[in-house]
Amino acid sequence: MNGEFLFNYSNSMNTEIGDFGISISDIDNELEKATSCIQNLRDKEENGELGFLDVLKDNLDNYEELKEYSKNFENLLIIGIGGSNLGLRASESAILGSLTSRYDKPKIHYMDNSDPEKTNYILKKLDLENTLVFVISKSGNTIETLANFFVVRNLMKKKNFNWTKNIVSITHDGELKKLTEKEKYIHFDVPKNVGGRFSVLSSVGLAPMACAQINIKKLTDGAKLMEKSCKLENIFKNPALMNSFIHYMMYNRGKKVSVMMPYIERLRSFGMWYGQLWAESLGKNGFGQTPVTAVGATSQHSQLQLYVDGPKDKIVTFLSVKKFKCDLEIEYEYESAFKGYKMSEIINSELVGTENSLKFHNVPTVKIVLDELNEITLGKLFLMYEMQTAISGEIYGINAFDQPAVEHGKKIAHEFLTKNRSRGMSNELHSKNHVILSK
Ligand SMILES: O=P(O)(O)OC[C@H]1O[C@](O)(CO)[C@@H](O)[C@@H]1O
Repeated sequence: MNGEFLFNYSNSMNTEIGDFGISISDIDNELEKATSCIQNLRDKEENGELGFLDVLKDNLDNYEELKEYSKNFENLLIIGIGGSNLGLRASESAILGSLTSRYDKPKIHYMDNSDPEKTNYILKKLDLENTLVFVISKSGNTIETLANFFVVRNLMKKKNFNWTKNIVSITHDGELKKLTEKEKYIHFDVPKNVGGRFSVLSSVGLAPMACAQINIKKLTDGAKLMEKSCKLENIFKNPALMNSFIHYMMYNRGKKVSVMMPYIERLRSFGMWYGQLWAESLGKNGFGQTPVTAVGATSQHSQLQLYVDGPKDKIVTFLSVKKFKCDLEIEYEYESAFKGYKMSEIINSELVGTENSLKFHNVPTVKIVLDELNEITLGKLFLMYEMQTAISGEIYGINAFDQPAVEHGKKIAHEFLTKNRSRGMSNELHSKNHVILSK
């Protein structure tokens, strides 16, 4: 079913990159710890703490009616931020961001940021009567999401149509849950034990994906196949376990930055999803590996100099495919070094070049090669990284499922907003500690 998935970690081993690489005996020394991580996660799953695995048992028929209903609309508008946005976005660009014209309808628009210009720009393009609005927030209280939604809701209310029928609310709690019940929107719950960044395979991702014509059955089938491998105690057979230990051992060797560098444009947004997962789950108690997103070959022409010859603080992950959905041959009437090659050969050779150059400069890399990028392999990728993150939480002894430090800034912003309402926000923003350079 074109779902082959190869994980290659040889360029993180000392046989390839010299002394600071990982040796087989380094891995052997971690075997006991690896086994206990898997056992701890098994206990957590039994205690209902791993909601991102529980959702794989959900009945996908729940989304059929909505999928049919959505065919009445030209547009999907997705209002949500962080985990309530990034997984869907990664899926849309991975599956639909293809070069085919298979999916002309519906058009998908995203409102995540609370930037008035961006919201206004999207609103100008949309006929709201012809738009199915997804408002997605697990907490139901996220300020950016509510702000965007209230603007949209108000505009809909002013038009003379049955506007509440255009709203799908995906939430568990808070203001949004109350409003959902009051105004009787179509509603899907977000299970309490599924955090935003782990929610792509729950209603948060699957409901809008089904409407966007993404094959959610294949996506979850891919995830289920990967789940089996990622529960194995044998580190050499479990890619999530191996990758989490490689990143842990490299962190202890000073690799404080994890670069995600797909060599396929359709996975560019996947890097953003991974960025939230890795940063928000593991950035705690002074620990944390900073995720950086790049894309090959484009970033070779902006970032690669630093990766190769800058501080030796990075581990790079490559994602690539054996088969692109289409290919183009380079025809040229004059002599040229790359005449007659296909574009896929060029991008894949560039990957070989980057990989080997990094190896030569003792920069560790790992590589995941997909047979092709489709729903099955995407589902595998999502699940592997979710498991890798959960395992890493076990390795470091931290809770990978909360984000207390993010809440702190939200509280200050809320206080600032309410305190300054009467005084005029812009005066406060431009006062005391700001220097006006020119007028
Ligand atoms: O789905 P919600 O509750 O609106 O949260 C959105 C995002 O905000 C955070 O809570 C904090 O940034 C993320 O963990 C989450 O994905």
